[in-house]
Amino acid sequence: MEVHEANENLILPKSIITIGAFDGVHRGHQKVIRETVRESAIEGVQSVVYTFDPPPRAYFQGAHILTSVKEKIHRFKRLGVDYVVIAPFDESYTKRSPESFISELKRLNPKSIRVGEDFRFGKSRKGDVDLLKKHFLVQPIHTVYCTKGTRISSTRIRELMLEGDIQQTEPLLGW
Ligand SMILES: Cc1cc2nc3c(=O)[nH]c(=O)nc-3n(C[C@H](O)[C@H](O)[C@H](O)COP(=O)(O)O)c2cc1C
Ligand SMILES: Nc1ncnc2c1ncn2[C@@H]1O[C@H](COP(=O)(O)OP(=O)(O)OP(=O)(O)O)[C@@H](O)[C@H]1O
Repeated sequence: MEVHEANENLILPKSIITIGAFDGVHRGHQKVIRETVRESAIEGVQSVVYTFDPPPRAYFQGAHILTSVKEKIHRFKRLGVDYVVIAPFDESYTKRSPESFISELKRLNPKSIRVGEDFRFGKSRKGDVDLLKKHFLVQPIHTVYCTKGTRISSTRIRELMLEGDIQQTEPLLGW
């Protein structure tokens, strides 16, 4: 697996990409990444995880970070990912428009992009799956819920940790 910083401007001839903070690499994330890796194997192209450091919620809301970049990279590798692109999430990065981000993705020549149905990107979260679909083939991944019926999310896991309910976080994290 290769790890690149976003500002290295990696170019790939073809790829399948997934995008997100992936803090915790929980069961929802694992499904998104496994689907990306599975599809890339079928298509015979490289799989790419495009991620952010720090996670946007840590940057904007001071959220507690569940997994370090090093740990995330380790988990991506175990899931069989070919390339990881890490964008340093700082003030200038957050000001980039959705269109600027889309131009960057075009360098990776995605055959398809796999994200959750609610994925947002770009300044003030203006970009969504419908905008991505105007430029790429996007195949949204259905939401993964826990047995209690709530959507598995890094936010939910952080809340459970704050409540001291470590036992309940385990089935959501899946590791
Ligand atoms: C270029 C770019 C700019 C962004 N700017 C903002 C922003 O201004 N405000 C915000 O809350 N999130 C911003 N984000 C973060 C997204 O809302 C979102 O958290 C990110 O794309 C990761 O997706 P995920 O939260 O589903 O993992 C930006 C993301 C990108 C790629
Ligand atoms: N439960 C889930 N089911 C399916 N896809 C998911 C799930 N959780 C996250 N994803 C997708 O995984 C990618 C990374 O998501 P992200 O890092 O925002 O996770 P999150 O758990 O929603 O985080 P947070 O709670 O901090 O917003 C995005 O494409 C998102 O749509």
